[in-house]
Amino acid sequence: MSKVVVMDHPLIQHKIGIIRREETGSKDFRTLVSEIAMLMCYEATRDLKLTDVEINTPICKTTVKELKGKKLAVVPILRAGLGMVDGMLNMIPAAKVGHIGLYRDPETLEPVEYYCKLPADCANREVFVVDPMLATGGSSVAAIQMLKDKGVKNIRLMCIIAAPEGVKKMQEAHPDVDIYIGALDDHLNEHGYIVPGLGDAGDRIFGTK
Ligand SMILES: O=P(O)(O)OC[C@H]1O[C@H](OP(=O)(O)OP(=O)(O)O)[C@H](O)[C@@H]1O
Ligand SMILES: O=c1cc[nH]c(=O)[nH]1
Ligand SMILES: [Mg+2]
Repeated sequence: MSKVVVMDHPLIQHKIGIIRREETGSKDFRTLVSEIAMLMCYEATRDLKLTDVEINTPICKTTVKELKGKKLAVVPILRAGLGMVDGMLNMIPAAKVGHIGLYRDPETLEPVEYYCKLPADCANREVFVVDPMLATGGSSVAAIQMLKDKGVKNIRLMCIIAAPEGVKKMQEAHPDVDIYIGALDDHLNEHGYIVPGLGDAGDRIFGTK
C-alpha cells in the first residue's frame, strides 16, 4: 500500500488557507500555488538518496554530498498542474518537464486525454506528477497509467488538496505510488467538487471563469 503524506508545515497550511478564499484573485492564486508547490517539493524530496563526492574548496580538499541515483522529472496534469511547475523547478532546476493533457468530463467526471509529451528518457527518471486537485482520482489514476504504459517505474503524486475518495481510488489503482497532499478535505459534492476545496483550480489559475 502506498504512503500518504499530509503536509502539516505551517507555511503550507497558511498559504492553502489563502487560496481557499473566494476573494483571492488569479494573480495571488497563481503566486501562492507556485509557492506551495515549492514548499511541498522540499518536503516530498526528503528521502532522495545522497552520495559522497570529493571536491576542492578554495582552502582544501573535502567531501560533500550530491544527489545520487535516478534523475528527476516533473509531469503536470494540464491545465491546473502547470501552476505547480515553476515552484518545483525552483527546488529541482535540473528536472525535465513532461506534460499530460487531461480534462474531466463535466457530466461523467471521467478523464479525457488530449495531450502527452514526455522527456525521451522518462522511463529512467523518478517522476513527480503534479496537480493541485485530487477529487474522484480519475485524472491522476489515468495520468499515472499513461506514464506506466511508457515504462516509468518510479512515480510520486503531489496534490495541494485531496478528497478521501480520490486518495482511495489512487491507492487501489496504483499502490506503488506515494501521495503527497497539502490538505485532506472532507468529501466530494454532487458535481464532483472537493468540499470545502477551493473551486476549480484551472479556472482560478488562468482566470477563465
Ligand atoms: O480527480 P478528478 O475527479 O479527476 O478531478 C481532478 C481534476 O480536475 C481538474 O482538472 P480539470 O478537468 O478541471 O481541467 P483543467 O485543469 O483544464 O481545468 C484538476 O486540476 C484535476 O486534473
Ligand atoms: O474541486 C475540484 C474538483 C476537481 N477539479 C477542481 O479544479 N476542483
Ligand atoms: Mg478545471
